Amino acid sequence: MKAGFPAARAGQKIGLLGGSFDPAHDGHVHLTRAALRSFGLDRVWWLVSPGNPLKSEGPAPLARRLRAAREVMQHPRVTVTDAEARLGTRHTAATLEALIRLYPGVRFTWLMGADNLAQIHRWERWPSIFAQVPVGVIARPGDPLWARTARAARLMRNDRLRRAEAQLLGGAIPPAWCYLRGPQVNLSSTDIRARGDWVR
Ligand SMILES: Nc1ncnc2c1ncn2[C@@H]1O[C@H](COP(=O)(O)OP(=O)(O)OP(=O)(O)O)[C@@H](O)[C@H]1O
Ligand SMILES: O=C(O)c1ccc[n+]([C@@H]2O[C@H](COP(=O)([O-])O)[C@@H](O)[C@H]2O)c1
Repeated sequence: MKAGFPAARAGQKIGLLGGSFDPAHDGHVHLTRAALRSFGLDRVWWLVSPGNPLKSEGPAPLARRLRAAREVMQHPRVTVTDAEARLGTRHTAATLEALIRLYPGVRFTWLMGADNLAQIHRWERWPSIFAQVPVGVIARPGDPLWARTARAARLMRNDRLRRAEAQLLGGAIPPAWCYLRGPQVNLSSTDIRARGDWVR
């Protein structure tokens, strides 16, 4: 494996949680634990983003966000990585292409909160994301209709796994996605910054 990239074996099922993590919080931890429990994954990698291409304001320096994320997320099956900065990609479709090339035989699943399902149709080449990997979505406080009204959810409705099939997601052939409701954690980086607990 290239220096600086996490190790993985062919056949492993790895969930990818991309995010600004500006800063990381227990909502991210909650999503990660729920995904490990529910989607048939061996591991989760947190992809700490160099910067969300849709956010106009830049985040805190990457090294600081990585450090804070590693403090918040301590779990033997989770790795926090700056792989996206190393790959030189910012758009998820391109990141997935690069990771799939770099890790032949590894089964990646894209993970996100329900707020991002509602927006993903604005991401660059978003259908390519669903074509490349399964997608696991975890509920988040906010609009309870996110999953039903999201444009991507409507367009991809035939590829949605039912709750009872969630454990199959990590090994599914794309396109396949699954939305899990359940206990939710009402935390966001925006709120933490607004309280002054994290200054960029
Ligand atoms: N409380 C939460 N519950 C479920 N998913 C979450 C939660 N917080 C963040 N996520 C998900 O984690 C991923 C990374 O989120 P991000 O780092 O942008 O955190 P955020 O709290 O949404 O930040 P911001 O408020 O700055 O937009 C996204 O897919 C987001 O939907
Ligand atoms: O590919 C895109 O166009 C795109 C647009 C917006 C967000 N993303 C990715 O979505 C993930 C969540 O972003 P954020 O800022 O909400 O944490 C992160 O990995 C971003 O790179 C990707």
